[in-house]
Amino acid sequence: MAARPDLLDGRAAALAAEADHDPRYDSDGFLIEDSGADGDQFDRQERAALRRVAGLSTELQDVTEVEYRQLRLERVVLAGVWGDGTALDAENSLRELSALAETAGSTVLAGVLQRRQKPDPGTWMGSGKAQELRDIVIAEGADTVVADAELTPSQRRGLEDVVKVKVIDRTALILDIFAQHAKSKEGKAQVELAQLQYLLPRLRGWGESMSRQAGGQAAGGQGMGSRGPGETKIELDRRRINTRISKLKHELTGMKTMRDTKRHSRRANSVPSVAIAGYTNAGKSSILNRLTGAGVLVQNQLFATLDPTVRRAETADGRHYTLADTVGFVRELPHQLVEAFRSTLEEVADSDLLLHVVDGSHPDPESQISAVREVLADVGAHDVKEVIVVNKADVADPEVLDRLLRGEKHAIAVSARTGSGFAELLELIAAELPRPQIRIEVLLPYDRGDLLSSLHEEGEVLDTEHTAEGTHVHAKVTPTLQAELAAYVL
Ligand SMILES: Nc1nc2c(ncn2[C@@H]2O[C@H](COP(=O)(O)OP(=O)(O)OP(=O)(O)O)[C@@H](O)[C@H]2O)c(=O)[nH]1
Ligand SMILES: [Mg+2]
Repeated sequence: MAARPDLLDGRAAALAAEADHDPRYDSDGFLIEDSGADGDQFDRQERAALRRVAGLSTELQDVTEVEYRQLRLERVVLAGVWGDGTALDAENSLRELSALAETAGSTVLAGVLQRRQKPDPGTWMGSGKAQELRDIVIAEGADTVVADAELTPSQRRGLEDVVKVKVIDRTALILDIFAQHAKSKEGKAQVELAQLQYLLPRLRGWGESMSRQAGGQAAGGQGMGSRGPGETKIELDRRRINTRISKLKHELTGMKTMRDTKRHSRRANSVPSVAIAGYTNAGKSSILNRLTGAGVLVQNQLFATLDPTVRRAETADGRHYTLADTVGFVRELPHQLVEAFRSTLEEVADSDLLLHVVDGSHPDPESQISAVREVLADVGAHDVKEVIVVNKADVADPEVLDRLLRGEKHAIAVSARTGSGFAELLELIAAELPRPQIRIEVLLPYDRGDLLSSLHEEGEVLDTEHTAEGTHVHAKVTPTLQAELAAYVL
């Protein structure tokens, strides 16, 4: 999971040490952690330069620009609230939030956890703890608090009022990373749709919060509940956002149709398909690259891949298939994103074999597996044959590897870095791919070399013999191929 496993492991140790010794770790489980921040300046600038500017109207740009500026994180303090589960789960979650924040380009200064049964409806953290958080924000010189949850609009405002810096939640952070990483037209449209859907119910709250920050002037001078100019503007923005949402949905439907057509033609040609899915940073792109030499972007960052990449590959015995890299998953993937990426994720549901990649060196790989399965079930991919590919075997704890391999029915350990396990993985893919079933015998004239190559690519050639009239072939084929060859069947 971690953007920088070394650094984060150090942090984990620091967290654990503080839990034991530091007086700042109080009975409420409130824990203060120093991260030794080191955001990569250059990379951040680069990413900021890639930032998408939404093609919206002037009025609307005001709103979204403000919203985006709000997300231009610099120095952040992370905050988590946990009720059930263990302290370790809560810490792992905060460490993941830290990796997410760094991926978004910010410098993490500290992380705090509060244990309470239920989040406070008004301020999310209890108000006393929110005050303590305020002190940490001041001491660290932070400009943003990132909450490890999806906050209601009023919780966000409530907390903002206490800590007096901007507060953003996990969902907004993930949306922001997606916005930074989307490259294709479709990916960008999907992310923008998700962002607008996230923004829409928060518009009113945002307006109010702005008025308050402007010293109440914008809202001042008028009776309570009167529809001031702010309200009118919000209505206007809301309408524009809705229009934009419809437009994006329409465009996305068009793009989906195109992709469906391509996919259907691949299906009609009966080229078997393998999908690589899994938690973000598990090494999906690295595995695709090692399997096919595809040269897909590999980064020690969360959500490096957003656009599905499809590559052709071939089994040792010459059968062709496609391999698709997909967007990574994360715990509690914002539902707006699942919706927006549904059509992309459905490709997984439609494949013949799913390589579910998991990072064997992660502290809690099992929880990553279940988070991924939740999303897969949600997009209808639960009945695709799944093989768990435990990656990063080179750095994983052998005991954890053992546990994973024993716990899963179909599992294999590999390392995309060293290549260990890949011979086995290739065999496994070859064994699991559906094979053509129809046995035929054809005599192909010598000018139909094209059909002979189709036979080799899409069917399984059992035996060939060159005769005076042409090539005599015994093969197993798919129904489509059988139809194409009908004229030459003996
Ligand atoms: N040690 C080790 N590191 C690996 C291995 N495979 C991948 N990595 C590293 O893990 C990080 C993530 O790899 P990616 O292939 O980008 O992972 P991904 O699953 O495609 O990630 P997203 O597209 O961001 O969801 C990179 O820094 C890789 O170099 C491995 O077998 N061993
Ligand atoms: Mg990737």
